[in-house]
Amino acid sequence: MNDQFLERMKSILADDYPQFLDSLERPFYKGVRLNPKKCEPEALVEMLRLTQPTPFYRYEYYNDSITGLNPFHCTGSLYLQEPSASSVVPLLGIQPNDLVLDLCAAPGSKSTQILDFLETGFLVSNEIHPKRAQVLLSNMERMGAVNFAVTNSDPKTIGSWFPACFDKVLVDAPCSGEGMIKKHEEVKEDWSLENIDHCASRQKEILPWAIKALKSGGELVYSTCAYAIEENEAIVAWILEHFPEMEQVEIHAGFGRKGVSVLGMDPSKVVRITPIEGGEGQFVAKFRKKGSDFGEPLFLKNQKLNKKEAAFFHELTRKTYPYILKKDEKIFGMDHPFIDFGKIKTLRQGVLMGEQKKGRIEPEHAFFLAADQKEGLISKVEIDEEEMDRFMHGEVLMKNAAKGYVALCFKQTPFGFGKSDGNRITNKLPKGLRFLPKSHLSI
Ligand SMILES: C[S@@+](CC[C@H](N)C(=O)[O-])C[C@H]1O[C@@H](n2cnc3c(N)ncnc32)[C@H](O)[C@@H]1O
Repeated sequence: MNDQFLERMKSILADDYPQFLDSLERPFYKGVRLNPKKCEPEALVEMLRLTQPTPFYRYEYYNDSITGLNPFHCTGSLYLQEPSASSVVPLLGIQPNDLVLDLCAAPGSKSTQILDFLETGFLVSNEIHPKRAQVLLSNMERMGAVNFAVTNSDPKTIGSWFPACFDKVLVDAPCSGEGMIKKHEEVKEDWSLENIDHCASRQKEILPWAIKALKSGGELVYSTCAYAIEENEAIVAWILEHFPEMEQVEIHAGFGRKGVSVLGMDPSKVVRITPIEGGEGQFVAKFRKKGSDFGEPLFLKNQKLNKKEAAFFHELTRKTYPYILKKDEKIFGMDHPFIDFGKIKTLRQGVLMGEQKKGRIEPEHAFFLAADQKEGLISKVEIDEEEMDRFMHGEVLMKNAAKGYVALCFKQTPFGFGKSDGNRITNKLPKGLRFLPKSHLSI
């Protein structure tokens, strides 16, 4: 471990430093966060034999054995993450009808958790890197997102297009990642003061646009997984100095430790988590915007399904989306009005329900992933773990089912669909989501 890094940790942690040193020898914390919109958390806790809740979020448990191949992962009933990552979103105080912006969102651990808090509200989940934005979209769809958009843009473009529009903004900033030093070898190797300064400068480039996008009375949470004061408390002081409309807000966390004293900010209003507190490194600060800066997004004109489309989807589910958008032969649905994103690159807005193909409609994977069993999916087939494994590997299932498109469910939760001819179900899982062949895994 870099000596300079250790020296700095000693000065941050003082008497607790020996405990931190010990923690560097212990394995990286791993956790699993349950999705209350896709499962009954208590039942799943029992089925997965989860015994150790984390202190950070009511639906999160320590676990180091569940992998992305787990059937409940495929149904979107859970998300695998480092436990302290789940501490940030609950501190945003999201209300069910809020308009929320997650400005640096990929791969989506926080965006997918924001969905737990939203009902009629809407989440704009933005990621600057195109490939990471695709991963973000895939995670959002797996977790059943409905009222959301995934954009692939930079903070300036987002902030300029949506001035004072959001009730809540999250900046989970790109950082030196010191908190992940046990997991990622490159964090250890690339550690330098220059990199920390570079990250702090980038954080100062991002934050003004997050503040611009926030409406008065709205709240902004700033988080990093760094320990460096330059990326944490010093950034808080910088915000307060340069943006007089922003004030620090008390954080009622019940975990972690207070911050380090830096002139111009209140260290009791930030939270630090270290491995001593049961998770890897995390820093959280919260702000409120004063003044009377209020904007509103522009909305797109609502469209309607035509008779044929309405009849097609009525065969699949009794749930209807009140807001419809049709674009490039694709049909999208939401429970929230569609927002006008102008020229912002938007990978997805709402649920991709289906696509017109040569005069017929083909339903889409995301439509079934977003469908809630309780909302009346009609043709569904319950399959077991072994069948699911075969399906996830792209196989056809030999199984009796009603003819036509069928939702495939594991423990009653849809995870995909196929087309049945009565005793054979063709596989409609998008190729990019299929598991690698088993032969490949064993190499
Ligand atoms: C800490 S990660 C976000 C993790 C994510 N919030 C989650 O919980 O899964 C920071 C993200 O910021 C993105 N990023 C990098 N440079 C950026 C910039 N200049 N502006 C905005 N985002 C940036 C990175 O690609 C990365 O996905």
